[in-house]
Amino acid sequence: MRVLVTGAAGQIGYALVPMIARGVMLGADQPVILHMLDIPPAAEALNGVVATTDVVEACTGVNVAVMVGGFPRKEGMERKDVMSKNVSIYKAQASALEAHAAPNCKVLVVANPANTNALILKEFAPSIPERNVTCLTRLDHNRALGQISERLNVQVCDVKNVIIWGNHSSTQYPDVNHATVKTSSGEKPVRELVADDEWLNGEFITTVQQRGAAIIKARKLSSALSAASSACDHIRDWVLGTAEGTFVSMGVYSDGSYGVPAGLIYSFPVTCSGGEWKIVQGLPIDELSRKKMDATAQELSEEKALAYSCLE
Ligand SMILES: NC(=O)C1=CN([C@@H]2O[C@H](COP(=O)(O)OP(=O)(O)OC[C@H]3O[C@@H](n4cnc5c(N)ncnc54)[C@H](O)[C@@H]3O)[C@@H](O)[C@H]2O)C=CC1
Ligand SMILES: O=C([O-])CC(=O)C(=O)O
Repeated sequence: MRVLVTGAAGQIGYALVPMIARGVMLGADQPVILHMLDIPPAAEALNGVVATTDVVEACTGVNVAVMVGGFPRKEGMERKDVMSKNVSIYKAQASALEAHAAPNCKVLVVANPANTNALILKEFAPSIPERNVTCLTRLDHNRALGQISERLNVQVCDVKNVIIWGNHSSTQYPDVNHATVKTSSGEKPVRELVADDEWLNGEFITTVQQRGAAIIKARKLSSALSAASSACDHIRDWVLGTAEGTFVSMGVYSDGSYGVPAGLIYSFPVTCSGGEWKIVQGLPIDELSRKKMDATAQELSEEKALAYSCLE
């Protein structure tokens, strides 16, 4: 399989490329050909990892495109503050992917604002099926699993089915209402084991929402290794399938499920099989969740309008 990584000379790219090469993304038995794109000003770093600065060469024949290229936010910024720089890149690269990628190429947008960049890519590449354009919220999902595992002092692999709803931003809604933990006496609901709704409805949510900002504050750079690792998780589950009874969070094109306006790239709980994702249906939604799901949808509608105004 041919895998495109844009922004390959950057922080995330530097961590991501060797993970893909050693099979973390597509499995140990899957041969991969890496297409690594960056821009001419990254010339020095290019000597380290990057194969090309030609977008057409980079996109030609790729089966998987991991779009990391763009500008990261700095301390004190919201992710949408990098909007004007990044959406124009996604408009331009949409055309290159549409014209040159392999049919059925799977696209994962990582660069922020991730949902809105993905939406712009989708809208300017009309012949790429909408189900093939996704954005990364798996990092938030993994952060939520991590918070629960620390709180309960259990292994992170024993916690499952948290959900990130909505935008990869501080309005995202990390939801534990359907999450469980594997224990010696079977699977137990996270709410029952934590037994502290005040923490689950308060500090837990804000910690996950603000984790990206906390890392920037501490490191003066945004998360890179965890972002690369989550990008591998996202593509691996999409291509190779999710485990029975497990769902994961992916930013996908809304079909109106759960009352989320169609036409936004919104993070939903999904299962994957045969290379296709499917939104988990029928989960009961309580009043608090409804409000938080609507607030993050509202932000995405506003971002969409802002993105179009940046492209005028
Ligand atoms: N969705 C998520 O969970 C996360 C998203 N991010 C976002 O990922 C993006 C990349 O982050 P880092 O690797 O830390 O940034 P970075 O600045 O270290 O690397 C970005 C790379 O993209 C390159 N680039 C810029 N314009 C390009 C273009 N038109 N085509 C190809 N390459 C281009 C730059 O030269 C640079 O090498 C940022 O937007 C950041 O905010 C970061 C962490 C998590
Ligand atoms: O917060 C940022 O700007 C980088 C990012 O998306 C994350 O770490 O979740």
